[in-house]
Amino acid sequence: MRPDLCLEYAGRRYGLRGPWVLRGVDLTVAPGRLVRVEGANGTGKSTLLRLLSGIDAPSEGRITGRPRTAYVPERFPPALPFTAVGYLTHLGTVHGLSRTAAARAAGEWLERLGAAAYADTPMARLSKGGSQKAAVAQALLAEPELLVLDEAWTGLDTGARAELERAVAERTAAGGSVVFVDHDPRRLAGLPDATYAVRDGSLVPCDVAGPLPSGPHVTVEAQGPPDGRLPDDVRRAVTSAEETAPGSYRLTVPVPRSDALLRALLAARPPWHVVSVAPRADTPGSGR
Ligand SMILES: Nc1ncnc2c1ncn2[C@@H]1O[C@H](COP(=O)(O)OP(=O)(O)OP(=O)(O)O)[C@@H](O)[C@H]1O
Repeated sequence: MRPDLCLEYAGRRYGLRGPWVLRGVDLTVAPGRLVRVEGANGTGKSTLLRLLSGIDAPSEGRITGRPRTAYVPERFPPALPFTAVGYLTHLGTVHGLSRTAAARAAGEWLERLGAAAYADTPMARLSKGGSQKAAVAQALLAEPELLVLDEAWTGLDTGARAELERAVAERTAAGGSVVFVDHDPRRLAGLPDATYAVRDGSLVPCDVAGPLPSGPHVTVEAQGPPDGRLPDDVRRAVTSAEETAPGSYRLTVPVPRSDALLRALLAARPPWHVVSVAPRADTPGSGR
């Protein structure tokens, strides 16, 4: 079976001394999963999708389990020296289809997206919407194991938007994974298996099921690298995190989550040192 695609402590900055756009991002995308990524403008959503799609590499951390991937970028280069069908056929062969199969798939996707009429139009002369349909078709025609969509619905007409939603459902039903960013919060509403927000360089889950457990808590003192950020899965598990010195944190976690927290600290790259674990002062029976 195809392995999960995993980002492990992935970080990206542009230029050797540029600010970190993303840092310490841990993310697993399993086959068949639909994942939504949200975030304000400029927070790093496209940066994350470029890492997921494999067209960019992390500045630190690593990515494992690369599936056969197709990507609809936020900005599609329109001035390509092909007709729409010629371009798609060429891309299909790049994705491993025979020329005949690629031409057939190109025609089918142009038809489905309502673009058959401009199959023979040079790419450079396509309208913005027509160009976006070509961008979507190139990603769908070889039935990728991972489909990465960066604002792919933008510029499409109503029919093509619905067709892309259907295509997403078809991919996940066939065991493919889909990761998408879209500015419309209603896009595929209720369908994603997971939703994350990019915030302050981290990836934060938006759909943690239910409130944090109440009841007894423990306090964990942990020490990471001096410029270390708390790993995302640690941030996810805790009720509060207080930085007491550079790289030193006092973490409060409900008892049922404490094992997961300790595992996450020890599995972090580089690993964090667990200095102490104690019942929280106000936890009954703590004697403090
Ligand atoms: N190739 C690049 N070179 C330098 N800086 C870049 C590059 N690509 C992105 N950035 C910077 O990284 C930050 C995140 O950009 P990114 O496009 O990933 O954000 P985004 O959340 O997708 O934004 P938007 O919602 O506006 O599309 C921005 O500050 C941007 O200027």
